[in-house]
Amino acid sequence: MTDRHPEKTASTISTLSDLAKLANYSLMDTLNADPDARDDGADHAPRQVFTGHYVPVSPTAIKDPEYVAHSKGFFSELGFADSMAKTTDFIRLFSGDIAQVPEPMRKVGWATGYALSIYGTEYTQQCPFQTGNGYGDGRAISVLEAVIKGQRWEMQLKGGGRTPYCRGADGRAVLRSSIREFLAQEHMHALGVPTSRSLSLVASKTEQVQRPWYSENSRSENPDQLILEAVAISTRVAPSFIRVGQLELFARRSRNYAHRNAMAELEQLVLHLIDREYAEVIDSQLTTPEKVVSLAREFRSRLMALVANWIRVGFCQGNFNSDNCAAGGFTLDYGPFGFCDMFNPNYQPWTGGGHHFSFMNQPNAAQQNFGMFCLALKPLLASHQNSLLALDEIQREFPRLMQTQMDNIWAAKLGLSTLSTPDQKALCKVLLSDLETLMIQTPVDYTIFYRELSSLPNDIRSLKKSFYPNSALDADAEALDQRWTEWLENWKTLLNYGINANDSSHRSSDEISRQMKLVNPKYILREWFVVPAYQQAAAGNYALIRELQDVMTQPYAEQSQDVEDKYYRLKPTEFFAVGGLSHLSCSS
Ligand SMILES: Nc1ncnc2c1ncn2[C@@H]1O[C@H](COP(=O)(O)OP(=O)(O)OP(=O)(O)O)[C@@H](O)[C@H]1O
Ligand SMILES: [Mg+2]
Repeated sequence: MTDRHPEKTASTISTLSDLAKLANYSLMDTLNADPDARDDGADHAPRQVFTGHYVPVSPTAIKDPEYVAHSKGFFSELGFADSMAKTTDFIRLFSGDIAQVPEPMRKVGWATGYALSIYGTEYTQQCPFQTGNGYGDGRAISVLEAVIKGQRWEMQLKGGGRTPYCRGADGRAVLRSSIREFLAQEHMHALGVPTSRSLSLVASKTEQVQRPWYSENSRSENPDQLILEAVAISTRVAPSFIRVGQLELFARRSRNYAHRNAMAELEQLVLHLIDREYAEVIDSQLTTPEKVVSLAREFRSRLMALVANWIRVGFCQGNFNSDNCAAGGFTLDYGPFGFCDMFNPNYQPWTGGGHHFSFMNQPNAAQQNFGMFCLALKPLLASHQNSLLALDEIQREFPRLMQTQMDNIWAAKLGLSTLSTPDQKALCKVLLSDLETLMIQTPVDYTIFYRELSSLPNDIRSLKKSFYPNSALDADAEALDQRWTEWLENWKTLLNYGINANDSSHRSSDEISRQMKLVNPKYILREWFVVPAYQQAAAGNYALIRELQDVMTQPYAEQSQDVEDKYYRLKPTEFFAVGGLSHLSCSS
């Protein structure tokens, strides 16, 4: 008999005590604490951490916390009662006060160290001690690991106060950047892109910090003033927060014989990563070298799928360093990110990010991070020649497999996934290359173009909704229209091959359109939608945050006419090149 009221029978977590009962601290219980750490968790001054996988540290609560938002969808997935989000206990914990949490929750959190590589080059200069020992979670503090509905989740406060890795900074995040990250994580999940998730967002009514930022309508590349902004804590959740940079830290120590335990700590961390992120796909009976090789293969698949999906939805991470690359293969750190409005392969919202982390170069950036990941695994295979060779082969194959992933993503975006013969695939490549040229020359809005195409238009009229005004081309407007019309005809021809390709998978036009609309979102979190939301929030009005939560958690749905009028739009001309709207310098 089917249960007509599953929500009533599923056990609901309604109080912090219910949640506390699910606490299960695998990282603290199986990895090593820094032996130099303070016993009371009040470890807030920058210092070097030489050994151990984590530093026990308590968050510093923000003053006069006020509930801003929580993720209803994620609450429901976790079986959390919606009402819990506004309870005093919940807000207290997720605004950084863990002194009164119910047992068996612990009254201390943890921060982890990690190394940094930028596009395949190792750095230690960013560490205040120039050694790498003072770099890691400077303002992110995990407060809980819990097994919920059979899945392990780690909950981490971003902006939770200073840790030994704070490098002299304040350990805080401002409301503006916290709103961006809070909205973006749930949007990405709804887009079907693996990501850390948003649990809650709490702001301080009285505590502020100073940040460089842009004056209104500033066209300057970098912020032109210092402003005071309210601090906030957003809580993000993931199976783990282990980063590629974290493995690198232990591998570098092992390579440099930094201490007696370095190799053992690397191995412990890698096995812990497998438990946390890959237990379902890597057989626990394998030997360690076999596990390491499988790990590389599995991470490679996830990473390739991740960046292919980023490009599918128009997302640019902006700062895809190894320390912002989650070893579980999901999106992490929504600081300098942006969704591209006008298509530009070199789109880069972060002024410090450079071409190497720009939109269409993300597969190469991923390859560089994957190279650092493999390098970090190598010390564990030093006396296993065959495993080393297998690892090299896995690394060598990255560019070819990544290209295949990208070909598949483009084919899906164009509704051409069923093309099978080499000739048809070659035609698809030509079509794509012509499209890219046209998209740049016109120029077009990336999201609106693919969404309009998904309705299989008969002529280019509806596609023109995605065209940005371009006075330079006015004289050639007719010629450009003609090229678009030819392109559309060529595309239709290929689409018909696809339709007729295989009788057993015969797809009607409606079916193709439906599938394309599940690949090409209608709504994306454009920066100029978020700006008024955080501006209003700074004045205590959170209504726009809720509206964006609603709209952006159903990005493939048509939604109402009102929503369409407001959110399915070209970026207004006056917003181009404006600091904070079109580009950001720092995100914190
Ligand atoms: N206000 C701050 N106080 C202390 N540390 C900070 C602060 N801002 C950034 N950091 C630290 O500087 C490093 C680089 O910053 P980045 O912008 O990548 O981090 P983030 O956005 O805080 O990080 P995450 O990767 O945890 O989402 C990180 O180790 C981060 O913890
Ligand atoms: Mg970061």
